[in-house]
Amino acid sequence: MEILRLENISKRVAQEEILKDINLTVEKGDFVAIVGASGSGKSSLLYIMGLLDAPTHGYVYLDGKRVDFSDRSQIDRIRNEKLGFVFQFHYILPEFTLLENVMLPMLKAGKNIRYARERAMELLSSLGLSGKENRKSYQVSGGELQRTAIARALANDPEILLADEPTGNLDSTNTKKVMDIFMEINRRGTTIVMVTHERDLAAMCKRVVEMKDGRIVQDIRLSAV
Ligand SMILES: Nc1ncnc2c1ncn2[C@@H]1O[C@H](COP(=O)(O)OP(=O)(O)OP(=O)(O)O)[C@@H](O)[C@H]1O
Repeated sequence: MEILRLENISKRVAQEEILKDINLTVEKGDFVAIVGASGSGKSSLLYIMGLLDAPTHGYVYLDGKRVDFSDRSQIDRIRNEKLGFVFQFHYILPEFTLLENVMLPMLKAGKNIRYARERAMELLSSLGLSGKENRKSYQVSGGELQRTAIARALANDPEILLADEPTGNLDSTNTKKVMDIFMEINRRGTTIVMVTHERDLAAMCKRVVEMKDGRIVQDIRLSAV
């Protein structure tokens, strides 16, 4: 079943067409890797999928409904309710504890503080961070921070998790941990789209979409949704 669809998407930045007539349908439950050379448009495409940027032409459909990029409040609502993001750099706020960082998106979505605290504790525990909830970012490792960022991305139980080089800053042990977590999240039903330049990580996904010069040049399914 379709969850996200890009129709004739192009993106022009400063006279340059960085995405060219992209058509892509992501199925519910899929785990898609977006690969390609540096500058091929992977991040730009992910940002449009995550409604962080608007296309110059074309349409994005989420759950079959066309997204109206001119409606900021609709965009914010969809992003907060349906989408979760993990970036190469964790963006964990240094003035808050790990627990508070994970609680924030829930409070923003109007959840009460008690619920938010309990769910944040559970998420952090499921990602192996029990006992570190009250630490701040400078008191934990890079791998722990990235797992905190994953907990935060999952806080509002997103339908789709979008990740841009989520292991780009991690050593091989932490990269494996993050991939194991992603595969488990995907097994439980969350759709994942992940930009990576590492072929061995792409090979662990269900589908590999390759970009070149702003176009999709290959789309290979490795295993069923
Ligand atoms: N805001 C912008 N202004 C000008 N050019 C941009 C902007 N954003 C992206 N580009 C250009 O668009 C192209 C695609 O960039 P993008 O970041 O999507 O590539 P990428 O495949 O994710 O690369 P990398 O693997 O290096 O992160 C590049 O040539 C980049 O320089």
